[in-house]
This record gives sequence, structure tokens and C-alpha cells, in this order.
Amino acid sequence: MAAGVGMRGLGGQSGALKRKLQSPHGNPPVKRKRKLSVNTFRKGAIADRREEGSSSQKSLPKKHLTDKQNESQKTKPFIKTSSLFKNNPDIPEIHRKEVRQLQENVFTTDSFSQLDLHPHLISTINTVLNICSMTSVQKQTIPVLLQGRDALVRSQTGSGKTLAYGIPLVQSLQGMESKIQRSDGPYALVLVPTRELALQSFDTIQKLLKPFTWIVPGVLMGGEKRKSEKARLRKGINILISTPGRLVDHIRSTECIHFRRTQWLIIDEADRILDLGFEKDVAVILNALNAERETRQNVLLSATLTEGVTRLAHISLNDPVSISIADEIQKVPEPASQTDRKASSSSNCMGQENFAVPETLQQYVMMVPSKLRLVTLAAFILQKCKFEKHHKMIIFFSSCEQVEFYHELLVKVLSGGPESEQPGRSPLSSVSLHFLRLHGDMEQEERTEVFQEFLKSKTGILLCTDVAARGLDLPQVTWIVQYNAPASPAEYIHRIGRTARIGCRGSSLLVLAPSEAEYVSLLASHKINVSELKMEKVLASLMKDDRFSLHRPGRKKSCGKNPQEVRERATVLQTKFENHVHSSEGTVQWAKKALQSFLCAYTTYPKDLKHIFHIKSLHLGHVAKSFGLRDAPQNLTALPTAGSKRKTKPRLKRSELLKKTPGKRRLAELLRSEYSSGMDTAGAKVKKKKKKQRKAGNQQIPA
Ligand SMILES: Nc1ncnc2c1ncn2[C@@H]1O[C@H](COP(=O)(O)OP(=O)(O)OP(=O)(O)O)[C@@H](O)[C@H]1O
Repeated sequence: MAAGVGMRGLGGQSGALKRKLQSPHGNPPVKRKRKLSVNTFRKGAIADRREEGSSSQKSLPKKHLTDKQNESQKTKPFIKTSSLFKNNPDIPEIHRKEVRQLQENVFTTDSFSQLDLHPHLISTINTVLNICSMTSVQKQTIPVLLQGRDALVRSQTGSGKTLAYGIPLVQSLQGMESKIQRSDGPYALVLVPTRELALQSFDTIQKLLKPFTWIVPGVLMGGEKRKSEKARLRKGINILISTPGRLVDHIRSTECIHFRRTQWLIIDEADRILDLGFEKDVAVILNALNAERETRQNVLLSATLTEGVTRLAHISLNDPVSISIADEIQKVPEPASQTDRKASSSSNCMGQENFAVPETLQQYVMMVPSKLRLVTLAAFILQKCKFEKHHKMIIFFSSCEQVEFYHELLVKVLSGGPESEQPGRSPLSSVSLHFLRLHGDMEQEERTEVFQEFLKSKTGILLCTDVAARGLDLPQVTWIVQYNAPASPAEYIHRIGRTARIGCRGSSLLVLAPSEAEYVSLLASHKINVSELKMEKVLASLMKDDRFSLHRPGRKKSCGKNPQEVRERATVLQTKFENHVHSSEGTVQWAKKALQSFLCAYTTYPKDLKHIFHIKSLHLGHVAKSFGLRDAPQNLTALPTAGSKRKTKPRLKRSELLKKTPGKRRLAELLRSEYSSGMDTAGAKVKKKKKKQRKAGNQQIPA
């Protein structure tokens, strides 16, 4: 049952909201600075409350209560509620079959010395990487690649796929008959979807190459000046690690780049790279490789290498060996219930894929009405990172704008600040939370700094987009929160895969609105099991933080987790968020922009998920609350223009919003920015020029 159900029909709310409040110093009421309004359970007994800590805070005057009410109050707890807990949709029961998840055995007892590897390579693995025995994927993949075969490799997140290709690559290059020269240029090309993953893979390869100093690795990833990348290419890079976009920039504009000796093509996160976003770039790269050399060893890897990708892989693979550590991709029979049928219908025609999830990963889902999303997220952060401590958390959002906005909001409202140092506050209040943010619209320098900082830190909260969903190996991450649901079960798998890596423990939390409950069945149809975490339980953690207490000093503090007091505290916290957002016109506009980006992202869920994520099921006013906005914005599409005609309309219709929001195009831009090459304007000009030349030259794209 939804929190607040049973409180329906409570009157007097609008009156309370309209009431103007005197400031504690008798100043005139400040317009829009609405203070917390709490309604009593009993009609007629309405009291406005100021935010906690105010000296003018008034408890409900007893004289306002009738004798009868006083009598009933002696026997019942004094229940108050606020608009935050009113008119929320019921939280549905989760009906789904318990499914058996695919499991993989990550480890083997076999040591690397069983393989025919150079002794220096084995000692580097043991002493530099501190690794003794192979993982299952390494045991199966390394011998296949050492034989010179092409391979398609699928194994769960965090199971050691980087070394599964890195070790045979280094073994083969160090043993080449004529010793590799730096000036030879690339012998191997490793493609990865993001800059951070490029840096990480480079780091691993560099470690493996320690005893073989004549082989030079290098990374091209955008963000860096193209001039210096060009200079490095001119000097020579033998193992080239790159994002597709940046490599295409160089293919088009850097004369010295060539692939005459490129014998290896490795595509990590292949399903991501071979999907639509990168299709053109991959075509350009394959053309460039094929033009200079006929044969090559090709490897595709991912935790979610699906049948669709296998078909695409035929473009680049030659008689590949298919390595899948979990059971074979299974065709799941049509589920019996209607709910399941709906969720899986389109997946079945593509081939239903089940993915392995690390055994040490505990997955949760929490149903939260839109209005309560922000306070519940905040309560969850406080519970894990402040009260339990020692947690390192990643929170996924669906747009760069939301990451920026929530980062600022959470830092300002939760991170302590002078307020938490006030005497009389609980010591817990002064434990500061460390928030970081990562998304594709950030400057590369800052992106790298943040990535390195989060990589090294033992605790902290990283707010990010899917730019951090793939491949990143960030040690000690204990919690993954998906504040916005991912667009596919494959992306769900990659996001949660940032924790519970290589045998470590970890947990994940997916936040869904009640209207999105069917997503749980969709996950189950892919053999993904999630347990429910109750919102009320998470909100109850606010009882540990006195900053959100309504009680005046001296008044007897209630012990335990009185649900009404939890609601009061949630309301105080929500008010803090709203006060921050409404503290200036700039922050209001920022919140609106973030809200709009959320709505844009919402319109781009794939067709087969539209019955779960449809913008029509969203209540704009409720969603606005989770952005700290007091009302549903009425001029979303005209941002930041003021005074649009629609301002006079009582409310923006959703159909209008859908029509006028440049949803898909805008989101496509947002997503592109996540994976963009970071090319500068000068580069863009070169790109245009080259495009013209290419058209004239009638370049071939592989079928
Ligand atoms: N044989 C091994 N024994 C112990 N640790 C290992 C072994 N091989 C790799 N690792 C470590 O496991 C972690 C995860 O490896 P890696 O990043 O290659 O996983 P992955 O399978 O590529 O994950 P994802 O699918 O998320 O990209 C790394 O920290 C790596 O150093």
C-alpha cells in the first residue's frame, strides 16, 4: 500500500498552502517562500509549521482542539500529514515468478603457467597485477586466441575479459619474428565505447608490457589536443586503444595514421559499439583496416553479447569461436501471465537473451511515487553513506542535465554545511558526504580527474549517466542506484556490473514509479531476480538525522520510527530541497531544464517498453516535486523564455508536451555527447571537408 493511503480525503490543504506566514522577526511575508505546511489528521485542526530549528516554530495550539479531539489524541498518536504524502498512486504488489538466474563460475584453480606464455609475462601477471589463477573466461579464451582464431566472448561483468584478450595479444606481439619497432605503427587496434574505458584498458595493457619495453601502447580518446595525439601517432603506437569517434577523426584528418601491419582488431563492449550509435564510425574504421591489409585476427567481447550482435559481428569476424561462460543463450517460452507476455513479446522476436549476474550481487527494486523520489533517494544516500558509512555508491541518471542539477542540489542540502555544525546537532549531521559527477558534457580534464578520484577513494557518491555504465572497473563500489530505469535489460546488467566484481560483494537498487512496476516482470523474463525494498524503510533512516526534525529543543523526542514523524521529517527535507531550488530564478530555471531533460529521455524508451514507460503515465506536478519545484512548470518548451502564451493556461497538457518537446532529437544529441569524440571546432571543419571529399571519392561501406 502506498504511504499516505488512508490519509485521503483530508481537507484544508489548499487553505494551508495559501496562508501567508509572518517571518519570525515580524517582517512582511516573503512571496513564494512557502514554509512547511503540515495538516492535522482532524479536519479543522490545521497548523502551519515553520521549518525546523526556527525559534518561532509553533506546536499545534491545544486550544484549537475540541475536548473530544483531545480525548482521542490521548489514545491515538498525533498524526499529521503533508501534501507530500497525499494523492500518491498506490504502490502495486509485485507479482512475478521467482526465476533462477544464470550463474557463472568466475574462478578456476588453474595458473597462468599452464599456458604457453613467455616467463616474463607470467611473472608480470603474478607480481605486477598480483594475479595467480585464471578466471573461467581467461582459461577458455586465451588458448583460442593464441591459436590465431577469431572469437566472440561473452562472460559476466567483472570476470576478467580485459586480460582474456590482453594476455594473448602481448604474448603474440612480443614473440614476433622480426622485433617490433615503434615506428612500425599499430599492430593491434582496441576499440572501446568511452574515454574512461580507453584509459583503463590502456593502463592494463601498459602493465602487461612492462618486460617488453619495445612495444609501445597508446590511447586516442578525444578531449586531448589533436595536435599532441597526431605527434604521438607520428612517433608510433603499436597497440592503439581508442574510442571509435576519435579514431575516425584521425583517419580523416591525420595523414601519418596507417594500418599496414594491423593484425588484431579487438572490440570491447562490442554490442554497444556495433549498435546504431557507432555504426557509421565502425564502418569507416573497418574500411580503413580492410583497405590496407586483408587478414586480421578479430575479437568481440561483452557481458551482453546478444544474437543481434552476433549477426552484426559477421561483418568483422572470420569463422569465429563462440565462448560463452554461462549456459547457452536460451530461448525462453512465452510466459503464461499476461503481464509477462506483454513485457517479453518483442524480445522474443529478436531472440530472448538471458544474462549472467554475479552471484555476489544482491539486487533490489523500490517502488516510489514520483513526488517522493527525491526525498527517498536522499534518505537512501544518508542511510548508506552517512549512517552505515564505508559505502561507495554510483547513481545513474538518464541525462547530463539531471546529473548536474542533482549534484548541486544534493551537495547543497545534504552535504552538511554550516548548519550541521550548529551546537546541539547530532554528531552524525556533521559527517560530510562526498559527491562527484561524471557525464559526457564535462570537459575531458575534469572527467579524467573525477574518474581518477573516484577510482582511488574508498567512499563517495558518483552521480553519472551511462557514460560510466560500461566496462569501468572501480574498486570497492558497494551500491549501484538506478534512479532512472535503463532502456534495456542489457544496460541494466552493465550498470549493476560496476559492483560485485571478481568475487566481491555488492548491491544494486532500481527505483521505479508505481506505473513502471511491470519492468520487474520484464527483468524476470530475462532471468533477472530483484527483491523489493520498501520505501518506508528507507525513509525511516531520516529519524537518525536531527537536521530534519520538527521538534523544538526541549520537547520530548519520540523514540523509534513513528511513521508520522518519518513523514514530517521527509517533508522537512523536501522543503529544504524546494527552498534551495526556489532561492533564485536561476536555480528554478536549472530545475526546469533538468526536468525537461528527464521528460525528453522518457520519450525515448524503445517501442517495446512504451507500455511501461509512457509519458502519459507521468503526473507532471508530481514529477516536478522530485526536482524541488513547487508546481508543474507551464512553459517547459519555451525555456528560458518568459511570458509565453501558455503561461496563462492552467496546466501544460501532456499531449502538448509530447508534441512540442523536441524529445527524440534532443535525447539523441544528449546520448551522442556521451560517446562523442570530443572533437574541437577546427576538427569539425576538417570533418566537413573530408566528408565532401569522401562523397566525391565514393567510399565503400561494408554491407
Ligand atoms: N585471474 C584473475 N584473478 C583475479 N582478479 C582478476 C583476474 N583477472 C582479472 N582480474 C581483475 O578483475 C577485475 C575485473 O576485470 P575486467 O575489468 O577485465 O572485467 P570485465 O569482464 O571486462 O568486466 P566488464 O564486463 O564490466 O567490462 C579487474 O580489477 C582485474 O584486475
